[in-house]
Formats: sequence, C-alpha cells, structure tokens
Amino acid sequence: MLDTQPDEGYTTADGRKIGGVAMEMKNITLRFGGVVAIKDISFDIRWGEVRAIIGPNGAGKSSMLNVISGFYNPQEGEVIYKGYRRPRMRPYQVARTGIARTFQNIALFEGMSVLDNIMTGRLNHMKANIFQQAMWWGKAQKEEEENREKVEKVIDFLEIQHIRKTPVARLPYGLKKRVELARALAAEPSILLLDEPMAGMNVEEKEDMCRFILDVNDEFGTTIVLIEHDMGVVMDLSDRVVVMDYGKKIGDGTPDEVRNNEEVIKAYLGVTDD
Ligand SMILES: Nc1ncnc2c1ncn2[C@@H]1O[C@H](COP(=O)(O)OP(=O)(O)OP(=O)(O)O)[C@@H](O)[C@H]1O
Repeated sequence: MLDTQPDEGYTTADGRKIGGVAMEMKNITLRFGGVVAIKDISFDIRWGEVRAIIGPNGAGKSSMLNVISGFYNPQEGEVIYKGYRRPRMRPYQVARTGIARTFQNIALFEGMSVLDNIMTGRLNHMKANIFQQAMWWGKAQKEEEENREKVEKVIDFLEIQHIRKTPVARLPYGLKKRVELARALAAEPSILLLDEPMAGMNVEEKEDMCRFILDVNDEFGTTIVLIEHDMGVVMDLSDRVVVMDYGKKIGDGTPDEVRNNEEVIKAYLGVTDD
C-alpha cells in the first residue's frame, strides 16, 4: 500500500535538486532487553540527499543505521521504502533493494587484494549459478565481464588504481576506509549508509573522503546517510541533519537550523555560558 505520496522535493542553497521521499522511518522503537536504544523516532530521507545522523556516544545512531540496513528489526514502528511498508527482512535482502553500507570498524577481507575485496560488493548482482560459473559458460562469462567493468569504474573514480593488487592488510587506515567505500559503491546502491566514514583519519584523509562522498552524491546521484562525529564535516557535507540523544530525536533540519536549535546546543554541542 502506498503510504507516502511522491512530492517535488526541494532545491538546496547551492542549487542541487533533491527529490521526493525515498525512505520514511515512522515511530521507530528499538530495545535491547531493558535498554531502549531508539525511542519513537520518525524522520525521512529524500532521494539525492546527504542526510546526517549525529549525537553523543550511545545516542542510538548506529542502531538507527542498523535498522535502515535491516541488521535490526525494530519492535515498534515502520520503515517505508519507495512508498511501501518494508516487511521484516534480513540484511542481504535489504541489500538487494539497493541499500549498501560501510561499517564503523573496517570490515574488509584483510588477506585479499583490494580488487577482490571490491568484487565482493558485486555479489548481489551475480545471477549465474555455480555450475555455469564452473563451466565459464556464456551467461557467467558475460556477467563476470560486466562486474569487472563496474568495479574498474569504481577503482578509477576513487583513485585507487595504484593499490588494486595490494592485500588490504598492507594499506594505511585512510586507504582501507576508501576501499570499504569502493566495495559499497560497487553494489551500485541507491542509498549508501556510511557509519563514521572519517573516524580515525588525519586531516588530509578526511578532506579526501569528504570530496569522494560529495563526488559520489553528485556523479551517481546516490542518496547518502552518514553518521559522523566531526561537526565541521557534518555541517559541510549534509543537506539535512537528524540529531539524537539518549535514543530520542532532539533536532531535525538543515545544518544551520540544527546549529541554532537550543536543545541541540545544550545536549550535544556543549556550548558553555561564557
Ligand atoms: N547489540 C546490542 N545489545 C545491547 N545493547 C546495545 C546493542 N547495540 C547498542 N546497544 C545499546 O544501545 C544504545 C545505543 O547504542 P548505539 O551504538 O546505537 O549508539 P551510537 O550513537 O551509535 O554510539 P557511538 O557514537 O558510541 O557509536 C547504547 O546504550 C548501547 O549500549
């Protein structure tokens, strides 16, 4: 059943067109035993948007990303995706609906090359069965070529040609994070979820990552939902920001609106009276 009507979206201050609602989180509550990680939170994500989720440690941000990616199913509330209520799904099923993610702690195959790691991002696009793959028959061969082509495009885009054969274990932290982004992008997602993409990076690595995130959004029109602690980064990158605190939503709006929200200032930005 259609729960949301498509609407026109809006135009950002810098002239980018943001589309209608892609996903709506409606009254989401998520509990772990006695701990309420998310309390009755609602917000939406629009096509083409860079949407940030911020908040202090333990606010429930990762839990929210895990609800979006299907890793957790909330006890209460609904996820409306593309106008339809999403049934309970497992993460791989959600991935097939065009949602890819990166993790707070890098989750790559350390012993495998960069190229092979990124190829695993194409798994959802592989349809040929094992027998066809083993025999290298038509369909499997064509599929393999297509997958390689897509992966090479991502490698070029993220400027990691020089390390394509390097085992991930040998890479510095910033490049590992970029490879993780590459693997998520190889899935050609409509919505990309980034859990603290800049965490642990030095200034230069952060600048690179910011540029790549904006380029992905611009070039492929990918909708991006990101959790980030660096407020400068959040304010620079995001079109709209959801602010969480102790599992509740305490703010939602443009970076400027959020920056000037009294509750947010008190709870999160920690501005003192002097
Ligand atoms: N798998 C789990 N089992 C039990 N409690 C959990 C689980 N995952 C999260 N929590 C609890 O839910 C609350 C929200 O945690 P969550 O990791 O979502 O917060 P966060 O805002 O992402 O924090 P951080 O910024 O530190 O990553 C915390 O109290 C946390 O201890």
